[in-house]
Amino acid sequence: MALWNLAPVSVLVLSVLFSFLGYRCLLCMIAVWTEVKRIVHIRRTLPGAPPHWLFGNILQEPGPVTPGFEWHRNMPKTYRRLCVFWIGWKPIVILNHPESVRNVLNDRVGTVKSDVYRLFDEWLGDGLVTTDGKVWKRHRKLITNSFHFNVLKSYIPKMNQIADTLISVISQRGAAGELLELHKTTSAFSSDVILQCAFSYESGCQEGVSEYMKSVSTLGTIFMKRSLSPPLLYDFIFRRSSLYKSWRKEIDVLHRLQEKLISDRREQHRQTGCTEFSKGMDFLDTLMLAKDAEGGLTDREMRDEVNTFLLGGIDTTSSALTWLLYLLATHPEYQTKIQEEVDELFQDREIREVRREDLHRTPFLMKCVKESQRMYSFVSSSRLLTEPLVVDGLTVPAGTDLAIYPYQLHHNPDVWSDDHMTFRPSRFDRQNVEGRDPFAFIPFSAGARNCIAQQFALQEIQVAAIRIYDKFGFTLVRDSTPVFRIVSVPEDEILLGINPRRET
Ligand code: HEM
Repeated sequence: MALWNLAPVSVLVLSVLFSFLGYRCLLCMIAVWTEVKRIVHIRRTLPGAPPHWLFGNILQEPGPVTPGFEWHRNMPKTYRRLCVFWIGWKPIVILNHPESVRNVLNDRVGTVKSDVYRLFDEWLGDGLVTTDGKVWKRHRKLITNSFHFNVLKSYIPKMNQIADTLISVISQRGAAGELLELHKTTSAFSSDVILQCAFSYESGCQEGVSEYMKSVSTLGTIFMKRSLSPPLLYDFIFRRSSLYKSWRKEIDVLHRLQEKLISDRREQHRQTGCTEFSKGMDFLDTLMLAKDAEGGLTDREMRDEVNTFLLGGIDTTSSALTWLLYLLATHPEYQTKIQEEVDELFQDREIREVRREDLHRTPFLMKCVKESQRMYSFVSSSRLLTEPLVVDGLTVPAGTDLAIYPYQLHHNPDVWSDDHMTFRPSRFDRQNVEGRDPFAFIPFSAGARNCIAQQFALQEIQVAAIRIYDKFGFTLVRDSTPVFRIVSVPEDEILLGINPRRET
């Protein structure tokens, strides 16, 4: 039928439809043009290894294995400030220098969290690590109190109690003439600490297998497999894969358990009329007590934060402890120095437990903790630029993904000199720290989105190390090299010989 034979209403509807489609089409063309311009600009102006036309640089990166560490370490040598890594046609700009990361972490340039964090959506929901904008700001404000000095102090008895079990596990192995499976031991310790401090859950991870931790560990493994397989990054493919069934099952197990814990605790607070913080409370209590003008966190929001706490708090601290103990076993002179520091701390004490004030009295241990974090910490940060970033005269356009690897910054020879692979705690002597760029050492990231639990983690590491070196020394029997699983872990188990120092 000819157009002029249509009723005027139909003509009107059709012309609105066509102008709408035309408008959408125009928007689409503008978006494509802007994207092409951005990609061409990056390809032409920013440094990086020449990419394959289809795969980009993916095939050049050795992956989450030991040579991958060398690849990351070498990057700042070739590209001093930044470089582009192409995943297919998608550019990721990696920032290699403290001066390059400063404006990003200080929020002087607009960023949001990049799409990578979306992979955690089903598990962590609106937890701190994954959210942005107003929701993040509100949650961060509400949760900050959970890491207040007084709250952290109240975790020390729990940490000492869990360290008692750690000491007895090591002692039993030593007495039986067995070697210490280093990473397995630190992982079980960190899991017990988090589950106790998060919601007073008696997990008994150090004494056997915990169902709870099995779920967290399965989810971690699936996450790694997914992040290393580009097709699985697409939800519609992942949801049809065999991995998805276990992913969903384990998430449901965790969520059900936590929902029950949260509703029981709400009931307990209601019955006891609990309205303020008191000694012995855990993370869940502090979340429930946190209030603002909108009330407080809902049960769902609390569940998301508890999950974030579990994900963020286990592998990170166990990795830090593992590499600390490993480096000290391979540097006996520093191990002895720490033992002397601990002996002095505990002299005249009948109960050899760590008190809050002790944490400031082991300065050499703290230097070793920092130096081991410098050498091995791997938790990276990813951001999406919402405005252009200028680094050393080079412009990274808005809409580009950025990656910040502390591991690269911590091995940048411009800052740490050519002996950056040497474990040298004196790098953290006062005179060496003064004048060093504050963004040169960022195991916990920096700025507004730094690790909210930094002091909690350091306290946990210190309590464990002080208690351990009071009773034991170690020697390396079987070595291993690092691989990355979100954090850096030994590829094969590191085995240590146990040398008891006094009765346990
Ligand atoms: C040695 C141990 C730890 C290291 C090296 C570490 C490192 C980091 C890093 C680098 C970030 C920033 C991530 C990003 O930009 O995406 C971060 C954020 C975070 N970490 Fe940790 N972390 C440690 C321990 C912990 C622990 C024990 C917890 C919980 C108990 C925790 C909870 C969090 C949370 C909730 C965030 C998100 C903060 C926000 O965005 O506001 N971390 N951590």
